[in-house]
Amino acid sequence: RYVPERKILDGASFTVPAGNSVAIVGTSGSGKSTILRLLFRFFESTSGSIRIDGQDIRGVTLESLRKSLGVVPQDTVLFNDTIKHNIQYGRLSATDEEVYDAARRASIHDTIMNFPDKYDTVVGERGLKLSGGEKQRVSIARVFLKEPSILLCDEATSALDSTTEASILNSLMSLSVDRTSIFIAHRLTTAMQCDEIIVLENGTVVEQGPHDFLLSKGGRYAELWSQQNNSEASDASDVSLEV
Ligand SMILES: Nc1ncnc2c1ncn2[C@@H]1O[C@H](COP(=O)(O)OP(=O)(O)OP(=O)(O)O)[C@@H](O)[C@H]1O
Repeated sequence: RYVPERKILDGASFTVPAGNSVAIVGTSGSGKSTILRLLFRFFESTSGSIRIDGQDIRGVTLESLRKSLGVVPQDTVLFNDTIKHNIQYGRLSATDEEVYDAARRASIHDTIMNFPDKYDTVVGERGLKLSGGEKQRVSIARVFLKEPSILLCDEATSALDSTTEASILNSLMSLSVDRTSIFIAHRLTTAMQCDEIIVLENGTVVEQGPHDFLLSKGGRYAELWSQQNNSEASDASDVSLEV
């Protein structure tokens, strides 16, 4: 709880096997981001615990905890510096070649090579000169450089065109290979690619399992799935009306 009088997470308990990917889904305010904040120790839990390899995260230094975590946040923080430096921030000791390689793996290298100043392009205040999709790729490239054993991804809610979205999802999935990964998934197309999905409601895990299993169960996840598909279908019909 953030304040004593209001419970946010309530008996939520789950395990992510090493190397697996898990998606946390649920309606707005269900407590998804709170789980990430607790993992990162932005806040200490008031009860219960989080263990990595059996070790309570309160028992390790913040430095060592955060060294093992790589984060792709909803909003990437960029410095008004060159794009090269912004990627290199993932691991300051990285060589130029390593930065280019990370950028390739995040599918942003070719875009950068088309900028007039290439890797020396200054991104502007808060990355103003980059699109939303490009900023997300910068944070993916940073995590490729950092090579953490655990990946945390708070999927951006901002709308991207479907080609960019698919390509970013592709990069994220390659980032999660052989890494314990937790996705806060706003798009169920992301969730469906994970080994397991956790459905959170009012701070409690109400369903857990792989996509096909949860769909066939016909419960809360199946409901969220059909809602999202319906809203996408109606978005598409809106577009065709405008045309
Ligand atoms: N710093 C805070 N102080 C007090 N309450 C907070 C704080 N941060 C979040 N909350 C409350 O905790 C609840 C869960 O928030 P959380 O951000 O974890 O939800 P979420 O599931 O990630 O939602 P969304 O999908 O909208 O991002 C919300 O009702 C929110 O108002």
